[in-house]
Amino acid sequence: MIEFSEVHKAYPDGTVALQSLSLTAREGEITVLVGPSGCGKTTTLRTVNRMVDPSSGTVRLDGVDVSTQDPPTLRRGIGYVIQNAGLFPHRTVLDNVATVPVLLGRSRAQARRQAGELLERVGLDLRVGGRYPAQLSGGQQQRVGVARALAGDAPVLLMDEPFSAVDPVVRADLQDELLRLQSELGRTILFVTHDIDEAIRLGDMVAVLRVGGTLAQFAPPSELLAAPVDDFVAEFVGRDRGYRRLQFVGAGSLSLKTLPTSKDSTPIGGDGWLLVVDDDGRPTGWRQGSEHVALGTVHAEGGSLRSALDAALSSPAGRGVAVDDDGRLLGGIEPEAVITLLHTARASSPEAVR
Ligand SMILES: Nc1ncnc2c1ncn2[C@@H]1O[C@H](COP(=O)(O)OP(=O)(O)OP(=O)(O)O)[C@@H](O)[C@H]1O
Repeated sequence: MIEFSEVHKAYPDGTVALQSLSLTAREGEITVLVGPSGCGKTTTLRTVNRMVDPSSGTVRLDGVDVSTQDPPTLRRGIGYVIQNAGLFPHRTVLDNVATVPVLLGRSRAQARRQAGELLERVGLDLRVGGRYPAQLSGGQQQRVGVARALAGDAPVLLMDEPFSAVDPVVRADLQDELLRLQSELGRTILFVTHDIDEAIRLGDMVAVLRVGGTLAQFAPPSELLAAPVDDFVAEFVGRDRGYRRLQFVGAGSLSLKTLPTSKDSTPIGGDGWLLVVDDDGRPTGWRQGSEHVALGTVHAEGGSLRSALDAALSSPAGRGVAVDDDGRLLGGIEPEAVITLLHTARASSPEAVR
């Protein structure tokens, strides 16, 4: 757990980066700091590993005031990932990842073995271990950065815009990977980004800061979308928040319709659409007369209402396809059913679908 209590930071030139920040990043959760450029996100992060010391106020790590700790020792217990990965250019990938275990006293052989396991864990082929950072793509370098931060077995990870320098597709992969790793490892992560979508995707809790270093709102992503406290947060959270909010509403009780499939051979309804399914009952596409159309987005069981609505709206047949964990057809989703479920959910729990 990381607790910031009335943390104030004025740099020597008089710039006030943080006013009086108080918030707690809970253990085992991802807490995201987000806000416009210059609002003090990096400063906040760096007060944890004492790269910056507050002018006043306290930062506690698991109850211990970090100002009482020797910075090198403190930093060995904290993983740190920055934009462009910050890898040592003249060390191989494997040695980059093995750096902290060696500092912690492990033998070189043990450290390299652990580094190899971590490379696999972050989705990298072991063959990249012998290369130098410059011989990797941006996305691969970021993965190495994450592996290196995990290598110290540190319970706390500080991540400062770790995925900002890569293209959106790679970035989405890295975000997925981080969420997967976190579900296995349960570290306490403080994550800085200027991208609200990234904050909403990754954060268990999101702190929105405004320039001048004050906390505008500290809330779970769904609450941020549903109830921004003021115009600044509403604007920062951005457009389509009603629709984006649907990603936090479960689609469990959505009523599904029977879809005409290629097994029935007769389309039900007047538009002639048939869902083509294989012998195992997995949808593979749509057919209308002799025309074949790609399946498009499907809604997987357990997904959100946003995924259900997206499946319904993007289907060429006007009805979405819901599948189970094995990709087998469960039924069809009509857009109206999504709206009906939203009405029902709002009536029974207005807070949940505000
Ligand atoms: N060493 C320093 N000396 C003086 N001012 C500084 C120093 N480091 C940061 N600042 C200032 O403190 C404020 C907060 O900076 P910080 O880097 O924490 O913001 P940020 O939210 O991380 O910004 P960005 O999103 O642009 O990285 C800014 O006005 C910045 O110019």
